[in-house]
Amino acid sequence: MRENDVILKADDLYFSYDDEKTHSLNGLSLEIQKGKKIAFMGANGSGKSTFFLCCNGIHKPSSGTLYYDGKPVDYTRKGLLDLRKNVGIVFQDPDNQLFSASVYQEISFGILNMGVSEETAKEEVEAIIDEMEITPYRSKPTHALSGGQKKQVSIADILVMHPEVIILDEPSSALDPKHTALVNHAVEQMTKKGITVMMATHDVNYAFEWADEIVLFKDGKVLMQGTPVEVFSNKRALDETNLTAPAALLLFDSLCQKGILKTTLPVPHNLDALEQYISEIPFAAASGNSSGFHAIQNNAAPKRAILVVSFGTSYDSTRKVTIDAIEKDIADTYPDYHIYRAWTSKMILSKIKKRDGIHYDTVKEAFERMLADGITDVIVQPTHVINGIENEIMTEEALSFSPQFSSIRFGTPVLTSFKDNECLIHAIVDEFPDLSKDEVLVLMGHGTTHYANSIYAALDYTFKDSGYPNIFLGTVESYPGMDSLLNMIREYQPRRVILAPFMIVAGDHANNDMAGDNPDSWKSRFEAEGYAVTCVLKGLGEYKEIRNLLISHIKEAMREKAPKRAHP
Ligand SMILES: Nc1ncnc2c1ncn2[C@@H]1O[C@H](COP(=O)(O)OP(=O)(O)OP(=O)(O)O)[C@@H](O)[C@H]1O
Repeated sequence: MRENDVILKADDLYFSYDDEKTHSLNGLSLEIQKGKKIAFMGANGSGKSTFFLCCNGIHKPSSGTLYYDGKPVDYTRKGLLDLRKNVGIVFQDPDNQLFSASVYQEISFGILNMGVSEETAKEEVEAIIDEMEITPYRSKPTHALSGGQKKQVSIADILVMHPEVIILDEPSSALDPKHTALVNHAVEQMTKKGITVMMATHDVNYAFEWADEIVLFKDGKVLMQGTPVEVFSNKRALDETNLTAPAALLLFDSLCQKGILKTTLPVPHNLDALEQYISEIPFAAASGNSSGFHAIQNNAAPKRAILVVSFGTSYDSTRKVTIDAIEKDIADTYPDYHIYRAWTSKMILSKIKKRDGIHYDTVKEAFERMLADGITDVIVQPTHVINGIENEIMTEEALSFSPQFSSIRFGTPVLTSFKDNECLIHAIVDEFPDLSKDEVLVLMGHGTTHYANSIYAALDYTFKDSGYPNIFLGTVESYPGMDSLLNMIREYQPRRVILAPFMIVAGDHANNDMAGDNPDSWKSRFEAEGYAVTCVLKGLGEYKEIRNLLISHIKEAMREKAPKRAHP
C-alpha cells in the first residue's frame, strides 16, 4: 500500500474511560485507505465507538499516535477544528448529535461555523435537504422527529460540510426497512463522491455486500482486517467476535460443496447474485423446475470430475493467482466437468484449518466427497512440478478408490515429457524477455531425494543447450544446490542476479529461502558475493503457458483408452 493512500492511521492506541483501570482501546493499530468503504465489526463493547470518537478528536488516546493524512493529529483548538472539518461522525444515537431548535437550523449550524458566506451555506443546505428527502419536515423542531427522520438529519448535518471521511456508528440501528434504504442510499452517494466511509455495523449481510474491507475488533484492538471474503471465510475470527457468516456466502459454499455451483465462480456478495448463478444452471432452466435443486441433484448430476491435486500453500495471495487460477482455467476449458480440489501437504492443511478455520480436502477426502456426490469418472490432474514422491503417493491413494469408480485417469505433472521441458523453457524465456547478457536468471526448484530429481540438472543443461547460457536452475533441498550454483555463476561473472521460483506457488520457499533477508537465503548469499540481486516472486502457476500445459495433460488423459485401475 502506498503511504499516501492512507488517510487515517492508528499506531498502538490506548484509551481508558476510568483512569487506566481498563483499556477500551488496548494497543489498537490499523490503516484506512482513502476512498474505501470500511465496515467495523465485532462484539458489543469491543471499542468501535471509542475508536471513532478518537478519529475526530473527541477522545484523545492516552498513548499511541493517530495520524490523519500522514500527520499526527494536532490537539490544539485549531488542529481539532481542522480535523473535524475533514472527519465527520454520525452518532449511533441522533439525540447526542442534534441540538438546534429546527431541522433547517440544525443542518445550517456546522457549515456556518466553518466560516462560509451565508449565501453559499444556504445553497449547500438546500441541496442536502433535497438530496436527503428532508423537505417535508424541514421546518419541524428536531425533538418532534421520528427516529428515522432524526437519523437522516444527523447524516445531512455531516454531509453538508463535505468531509473527506464520514464515520457512521450503526446508522441503521432501530430503523424500519424504508428508512434503512434511505440511509443506505445516502451512504452510496457518499462513496460516489469519493468520501472514505467507515461504518460500525452488526449486519453481516449488509457488510458483506457493501464493504471493500472489514475490520474486526476484539478487546480494544484489531483481530483481523481484510476483504469481506477473507474475513467472513475465517470461522475462527467470526467465532471470536460473535459473528456469523453472511447468508450468500454460506449458501454459495454449500452449493459448491454439493457440486451444484463451481468453486471457481466469483463469490456472490448478496442473495440476488447467488440467485442469478442458480438461474444460469442449464438444467434448471431446461427442466422448467423453478427450484432447480432437486432436478439437478436427482436427475442431472454430471458424473465426470477433474480433481486438481496441489501441494498447497498457506499464502492466500499466491494461492489466488496460481492454484485458484489453474483450477479456474481448467473449469473454463472443461465446463462439463465438476472441478474438485485436494492438497497433499498435511502441514499446510492443518495450518490453514487452525489459522483461518478453512478446510481443504486431502486426496482421500476429495475421493470420498466425489463418491458422495455421485461422480463416476475422474481425471486426476496434479500441479506437482515433477513426477516425484508426492505424485507417487497421491497416485497410489487415488487408485485405492478404483473399485468405487468406473474410471480414474491421471494427467501427468508439469515436467514429464521432453515436450513439457521445451514448453517450460519457452515459458521462462517469454517471461524474462529483457534478460541481458550480463545478467543471470537463477530459478529455485524444490528438489527431492527421489530419482526424478535429475530433471533439474537435465533442464539446467537444456537451457544452455537451447542457447540460454545465463539461465540456471537449482534446488533448495537437493542437487544442484546453492554451492554448485555459486560456482557456476562465478564463472559466468554477471552484473546482476535475478532470482525466481521454479515452483507452482511463490510461497514459503520463495519468500524465505529465496528472497528472505536471513543470511542463508539465496538473495543474501548472492549479495554477499557482491552481485546486485533482484527477486521476482511469481510462481509457475501464474504463467499462462504453464496453465495451458496442465490443460494439455488433462486432454491427453482423456484420450487414454484404458484407464488405470488397481483392481481390473
Ligand atoms: N462513556 C463511557 N464511560 C465508561 N466506559 C465506557 C464509555 N463508553 C464506552 N465505555 C466502555 O468502553 C468499552 C468499549 O465500548 P465501545 O462503546 O467503544 O464499544 P463498541 O464496540 O462500540 O460497542 P457496541 O457494538 O455495543 O456499540 C466498553 O467496555 C464500554 O463499556
